[in-house]
Amino acid sequence: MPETDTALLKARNLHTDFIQGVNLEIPRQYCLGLHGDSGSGKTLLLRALADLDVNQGEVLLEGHPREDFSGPEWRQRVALLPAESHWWDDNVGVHASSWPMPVLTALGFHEDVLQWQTGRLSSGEKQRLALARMLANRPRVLLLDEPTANLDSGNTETVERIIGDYLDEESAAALWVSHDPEQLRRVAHSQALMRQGHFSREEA
Ligand SMILES: Nc1ncnc2c1ncn2[C@@H]1O[C@H](COP(=O)(O)OP(=O)(O)OP(=O)(O)O)[C@@H](O)[C@H]1O
Repeated sequence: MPETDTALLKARNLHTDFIQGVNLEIPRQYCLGLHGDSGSGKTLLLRALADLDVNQGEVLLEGHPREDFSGPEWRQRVALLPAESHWWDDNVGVHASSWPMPVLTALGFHEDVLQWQTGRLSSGEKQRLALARMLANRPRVLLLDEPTANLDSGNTETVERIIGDYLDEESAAALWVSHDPEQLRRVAHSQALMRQGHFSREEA
């Protein structure tokens, strides 16, 4: 993809102990798929972009360097959906100040889910609720680490649709990690590969 100033997210020579000099850009309304063997560094790349691990290099959001943002501000805009979501309170509802009810409904929940105890959540319920919680913050960039790994095919289809609609409606961007080539063909505009910490774009 040609370099443009319209990229929503841009990284230059992003590196960590494991990740090797990653250059990438993702435009608005665009999903970049990311695949690669287990242990190749996909999660570590997402964590570096979210500034959750020690890393070096330049990362810009809509032309603004991440140093212009506090850590929480950056992660609200460049949001990571981890493979295993973290729930720090017994009550589901307290994990967001304003849950997007249409998203919860589309994901198959009724309003009473906000009164549920987190201890009762199945892995698939956690994964869907973590998506709703992330979208509640209206992020500009979604860093998605196997967002449907725990879901049946019906819920997988729903999640793919919700994320696609979100990218279109909010002019947002996504980096979507998946081990399922069929899924990446469905959701991603183009793909990239991680191999032993090295990132490379593939032809669209
Ligand atoms: N906190 C850590 N400390 C040391 N090594 C780590 C840490 N986190 C990850 N690693 C190692 O870095 C490498 C890349 O891990 P990463 O989780 O990014 O892989 P991945 O591509 O996401 O794999 P998978 O597809 O299995 O989720 C692995 O060898 C892993 O063991």
